[in-house]
Amino acid sequence: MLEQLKQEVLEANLDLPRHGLVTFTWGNASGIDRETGLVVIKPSGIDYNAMKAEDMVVVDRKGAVVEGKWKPSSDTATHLVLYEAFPGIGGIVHTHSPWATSWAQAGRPIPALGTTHADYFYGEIPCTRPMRDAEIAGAYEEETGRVIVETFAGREPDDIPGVLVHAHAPFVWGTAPATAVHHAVVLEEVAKMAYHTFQLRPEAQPMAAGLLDRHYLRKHGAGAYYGQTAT
Ligand SMILES: O=C(CO)[C@@H](O)[C@H](O)COP(=O)(O)O
Repeated sequence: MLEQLKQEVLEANLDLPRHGLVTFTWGNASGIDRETGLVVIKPSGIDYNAMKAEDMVVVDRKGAVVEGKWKPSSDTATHLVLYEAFPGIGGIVHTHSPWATSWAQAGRPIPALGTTHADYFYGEIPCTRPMRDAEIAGAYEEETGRVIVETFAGREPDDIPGVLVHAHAPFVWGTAPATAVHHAVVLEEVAKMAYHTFQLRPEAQPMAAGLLDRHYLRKHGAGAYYGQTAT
């Protein structure tokens, strides 16, 4: 199980540069084994091109390394807070993808402007509030996780699988590492489309609730028009 998860997390990490979501060693991906609570995460600062499954780092829910020769990602504490708070997720990706990161740096949530957004995110993609001085000076990565969880009070993380961390970049999740990568790619596309939408029409409004429902619920609810596979 853990060896399979290491391979899945390796593939998710290698997909980050493949999809143009990170440059150099920026960003990271992780996955959790919900039976043991162990988390597999990217090693900190290691070149993606040189990464192998055996380079992945295994940590327990407190962040202690239980397996691996490298230090875990510097964002490990953020991943752990999210796994603890969001029981439905199995994988997390943190990127510095330029369009989504621009919205995060601007401190602006991305409204649901169209069906591409609605197929994956059931409403606005939120942006966290600015971190407080004490949070920045303290356990910054852990506090980042706490501020994300605070942002999701009254929101369902399974229906909005991502967040823009103010003055930082996105954290995106899913039921598995590969799903988290898929959502991160969609987030970057949606961020780019939203920017251009507001360029074309600064007064653009969020899509009608009925259309948002139709698209999100059709994909995630009964009668989903996705998920068919040619035989
Ligand atoms: O957000 C940041 C730095 O701003 C980090 O995500 C780095 O981009 C990657 O750090 P490691 O995962 O390699 O420790």
